[in-house]
Amino acid sequence: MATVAKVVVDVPTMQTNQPYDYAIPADMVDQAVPGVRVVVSFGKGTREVMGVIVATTDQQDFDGELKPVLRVLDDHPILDAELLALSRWLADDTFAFWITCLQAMLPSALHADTKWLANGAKTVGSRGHVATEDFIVPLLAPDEYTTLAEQQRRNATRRIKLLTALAQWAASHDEPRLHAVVGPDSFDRATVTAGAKQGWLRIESREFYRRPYAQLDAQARTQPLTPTPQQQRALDALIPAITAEQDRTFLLEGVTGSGKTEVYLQAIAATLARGRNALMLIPEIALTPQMVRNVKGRFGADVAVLHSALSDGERFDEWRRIERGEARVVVGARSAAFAPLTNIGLLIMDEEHETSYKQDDAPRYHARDVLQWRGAYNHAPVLLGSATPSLESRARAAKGVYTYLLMPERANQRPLPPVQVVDMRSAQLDSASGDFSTVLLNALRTRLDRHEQSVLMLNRRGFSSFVMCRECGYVAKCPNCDISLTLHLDSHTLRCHYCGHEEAVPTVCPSCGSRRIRYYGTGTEKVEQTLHQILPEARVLRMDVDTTRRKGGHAKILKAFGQHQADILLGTQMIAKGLDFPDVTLVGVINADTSLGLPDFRASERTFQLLTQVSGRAGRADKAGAVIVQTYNPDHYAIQLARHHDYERFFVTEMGIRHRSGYPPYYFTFKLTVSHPEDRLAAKAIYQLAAELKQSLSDQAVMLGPTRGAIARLKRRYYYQIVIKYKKEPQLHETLERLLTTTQVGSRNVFQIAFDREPLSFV
Ligand SMILES: Nc1ncnc2c1ncn2[C@@H]1O[C@H](COP(=O)(O)OP(=O)(O)OP(=O)(O)O)[C@@H](O)[C@H]1O
Ligand SMILES: [Zn+2]
Ligand SMILES: [Zn+2]
Repeated sequence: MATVAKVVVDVPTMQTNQPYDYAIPADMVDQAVPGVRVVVSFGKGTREVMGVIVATTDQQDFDGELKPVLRVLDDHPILDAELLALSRWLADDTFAFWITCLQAMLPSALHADTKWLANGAKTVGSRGHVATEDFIVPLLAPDEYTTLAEQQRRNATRRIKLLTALAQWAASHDEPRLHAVVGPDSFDRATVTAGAKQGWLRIESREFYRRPYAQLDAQARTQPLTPTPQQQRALDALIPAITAEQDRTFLLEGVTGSGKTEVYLQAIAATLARGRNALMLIPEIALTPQMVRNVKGRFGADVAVLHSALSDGERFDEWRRIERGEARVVVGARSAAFAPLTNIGLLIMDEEHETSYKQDDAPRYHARDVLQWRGAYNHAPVLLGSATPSLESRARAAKGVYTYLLMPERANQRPLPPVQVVDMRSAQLDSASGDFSTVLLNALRTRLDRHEQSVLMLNRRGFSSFVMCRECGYVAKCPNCDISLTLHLDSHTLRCHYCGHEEAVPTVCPSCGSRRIRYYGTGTEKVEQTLHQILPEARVLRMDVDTTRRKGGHAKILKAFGQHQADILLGTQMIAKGLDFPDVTLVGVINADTSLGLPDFRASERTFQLLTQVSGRAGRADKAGAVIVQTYNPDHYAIQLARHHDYERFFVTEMGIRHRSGYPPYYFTFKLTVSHPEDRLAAKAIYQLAAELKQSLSDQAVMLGPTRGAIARLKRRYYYQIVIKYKKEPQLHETLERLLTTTQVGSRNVFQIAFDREPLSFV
């Protein structure tokens, strides 16, 4: 019998990052099992903390008397064996605290609430967050109610009315919601309470789920489409792997509009038919409305949805539906990778190149890695889909590590829309603001005349943080790193975030001598105003962080656009992906360049992806589409190849550049960040780390920095970073782990140290 619980406590420090032994009191043996949350006292004194039991044993590691588990918070494990094992792996892989990983897997409703710990409340548990509702349960037979009604005094009209209703409910086995029947023109609460006292009925409180997509579940199911030949080929490769329960990874590269969604849906159907469940990740909430409708449309209430736009209560309820085995398909954003789904037979990641799959805070995981871990655990294939795969994934497919599936044509057999590149250096501009070329404006006018819709994208990636020459398109780059320099307005300098190189902001273009050098950028709001001036008859919907902050904001805007309540959808890159509106015949990109200026070796990749994705929104149905891209860098290969929808050539070109400059996927990267409220101490710490690292790294590894963080001072802390590029460093993991525990930096709490394996952001 298990007498000892190994508990990971909610005290996220390096010293406490291991399970502690606690005695299981005899009356708790049934509840104190792996995967439940408990309250234990920790350290000196009577401090109570939450913890998670990760294992139980009948032998204790610690000799001496163990403190007991004080309370068990869950009546059954909320993390099963798979998720407990995953948390252990995740902590190791990302260098995060184990408790942080466990927390990341649970909906916030189940996180430790410091308030109840402080107030010393007796119990807390999942029940506290469950929504309940009162129901009326008739307790007698229909004719008994009729008799009772006849026995009432004539003027007891309310009682007679209630008894008559009870007779009906009892006859039809109805147990109505109290809320639905109590009201000004039916019963008052007092009468119902009196009826309960008389033994006529019982008021029963029952759990119910807050269902964010209940109305979608009620809709008629869609039928599978007859696959196109290229979809059939993809399915012919996938379905045998699903059936044979192989943990392989597939890369589905399908041009925009090729019908990847239908492949996902039919692969999910095959998984369900095998009696297994499916997990599907989609990027951020911007995409969810259409994709959720698609998946719900096919599988109805079997689908649970998890993403950050749900309220805590809704997310918790969807999570419980999954945990109880009531949902067989999970669709969600990044953190849904940890959904408590069991018996997984297929894992899908749509738009696999998206950076939002990587978490910026601890645990700094990439959801792709989590899916692959779970695929191996469950013996299930992983399907990565994109029109513009990440270079890492495409390179793995080229090597045969992933199985490569290609869908080069649109499902409707139509060509991809022609892309016209407008050179803004010489273009005729239509308005004083300089945002619109005549070409783009005329195209918008034509669509208005024809009552067709347009999508306008304002690229805000890297917004106004770099310097560009308006005459020749020159962007200031670091002489050492070939990375765009970032503008720091506070110091009026340009800085390289990789190596620390710093120079003054030029007043004259070093390339052409022009004085028209400035930081480039316009906000969506300003463009909207310009549009109102130059196209007053156009109805414009704006979609950006401001207009979508409120819950359901995305869905509302997209719905309105889908119903033709607007002619132009103007937005940031959140409109670039996934939207499928048949009447959009024009896509305009106001400024293609801002993302080229990102201080990141992936700037070209990001620009290519963005332009290809947004171009893909045009001409998806019967009407032919067109794309107009305004740029100051018309000859840049990312823009030229996006213009030709040529992902494959982009891949080869970009791989050549990465090879020459020693970046992923040829090299691995690792970022270390140190921060401290005192600049001097943060700097000292990073140099100390750098020195220790240098000793244990091989000659092949390259260390960039130490350098100041992009935001050198954030929340009163100073940041410094090191980036390591390496091919093979078998000792690295161990070295880093040692650094975490032994260096002064690791042992002092005022220092914060963050490790990021394969960072997607270098700033
Ligand atoms: N087999 C099919 N028969 C008829 N129409 C199809 C078929 N497959 C897909 N379609 C239609 O083609 C259009 C594009 O499909 P879908 O949105 O899945 O493309 P996608 O590959 O996800 O593109 P994107 O990368 O742009 O999101 C949709 O309107 C879809 O209904
Ligand atoms: Zn210039
Ligand atoms: Zn540099």
